[in-house]
This record gives sequence, C-alpha cells and structure tokens, in this order.
Amino acid sequence: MAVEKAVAVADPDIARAEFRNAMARMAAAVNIVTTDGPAGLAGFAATAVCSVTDNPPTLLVCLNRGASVHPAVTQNGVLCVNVLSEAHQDLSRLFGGKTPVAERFAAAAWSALATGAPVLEDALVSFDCRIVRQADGGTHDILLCEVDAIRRRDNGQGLVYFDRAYHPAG
Ligand SMILES: NC(=O)C1=CN([C@@H]2O[C@H](COP(=O)(O)OP(=O)(O)OC[C@H]3O[C@@H](n4cnc5c(N)ncnc54)[C@H](O)[C@@H]3O)[C@@H](O)[C@H]2O)C=CC1
Ligand SMILES: Cc1cc2nc3c(=O)[nH]c(=O)nc-3n(C[C@H](O)[C@H](O)[C@H](O)COP(=O)(O)O)c2cc1C
Repeated sequence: MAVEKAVAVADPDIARAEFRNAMARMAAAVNIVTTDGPAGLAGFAATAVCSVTDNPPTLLVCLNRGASVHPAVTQNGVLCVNVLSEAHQDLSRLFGGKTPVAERFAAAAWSALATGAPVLEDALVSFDCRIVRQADGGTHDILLCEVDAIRRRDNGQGLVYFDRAYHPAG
C-alpha cells in the first residue's frame, strides 16, 4: 500500500483545501435535486445526499447557502432527489455549473409526482420530498426531507463522482 502524508492543519485555507482533496477520495452517488413552486423552478447537481431514517422515510440534502438555487429550494419547501445513471454525465455537468435554469431543464424530460418538483424521466430512482426541517451547517443548510412518493426503475447503472471525475458505478 502506498502511504501518503497525514496532516493536521491550523490555517483555515489550507484546511479547506486538504478537506476537499480528502473528500475527492470519497466516491459518491450523483443526484439532481429539483424544486418548483411559488419561488420558481430550480435544480442543482448534488453529492451531499444521505439516508437518515426509514420511519418516516427521510433524506438529508446539504445545500450551499450561496448557490443561486438556494432561495427557490428553501422557499418552495419541496424538492425531488433524482438519482443519476451513467448516461447522465452531461446532464450533471449542466446542473453543476453556471448554466441558466431554462437551459438546464431543456436538456432532459421531466414529469411530477406528489409535490410538483420535477422528476427526471429516466432517473434510477426519484424521491419526491417535503422539507420538514432546516439545520445550520455553516456555509451549507442541512435540509431534512420527508419522502412523499418514490419512483424507481430496476435497470441501469449508477453514476459515481470520484477523484473530481464521473465514473460508472458498475
Ligand atoms: N457539497 C458541496 O457543496 C459540493 C460542491 N461541489 C462543487 O462542485 C464544483 C466541482 O467540484 P470538484 O471539481 O470536485 O471541486 P473541489 O476540488 O472543490 O471538491 C473536491 C471535493 O470536495 C468536496 N467539496 C467541494 N466543495 C465543497 C463545498 N463547498 N462544501 C463541501 N464540500 C465540498 C466534495 O466532496 C468534492 O467532491 C466545485 O465548485 C465544488 O465546490 C462539489 C461537490 C460537493
Ligand atoms: C458533482 C457535483 C456535486 C455537487 N454537490 C453539491 C452538493 O451536494 N451541495 C451543494 O450545495 N452543491 C453541490 N454542487 C454544486 C452545485 O451543483 C452548484 O452550486 C449548482 O449547480 C448551482 O450553481 P450556481 O450557484 O452557479 O447556480 C455540486 C457540484 C458538482 C459538479
């Protein structure tokens, strides 16, 4: 095994950089989180998504407070977590960059379930959620989301983000 350095850092800028380099080594599923409602249509690429409990079914999503989508997501109070397949790399790039909202959504087909948040037609699975609580995570808000409806397909491989690049999960 190749051993790399161990670091303890006091300088906050170096700590951030080291943390990001470390996080780049943590493979993560890629999702597109969407919302729609009175505060408007929005969607962003997200890896900071995690299961919390199955009773009631609950996910958490970490959302940067500075992201352009933040007001729409938090004010609408609903979101849909669309889990991407290996075929969705280009779509993820669109939703993870500075692309205008209309252009992001024009690149794929969408429907809706219970909340009205956009459901990606060929997602591996979509969790349609209501935001039930919001916790302070510093630069990010931690959104606790109760699942109202699920749509799932049983074929297709997942999409993983690892070492700052996309990879097929299988
Ligand atoms: N949780 C988040 O907010 C994430 C944000 N991103 C953003 O997407 C863009 C492209 O990503 P990379 O090329 O991987 O850039 P990067 O080199 O900045 O990130 C490496 C890893 O650090 C973590 N990370 C990056 N920015 C973060 C943030 N603001 N808060 C918490 N964790 C963060 C993620 O696990 C990411 O895979 C960057 O602008 C990055 O900030 C990417 C992944 C997660
Ligand atoms: C692979 C990947 C994963 C990301 N994960 C998250 C995340 O979990 N939470 C987050 O707030 N932003 C995340 N981002 C960044 C958002 O997708 C980005 O801020 C969003 O597209 C909005 O950008 P804007 O503020 O320019 O509109 C991620 C970006 C990429 C490329």
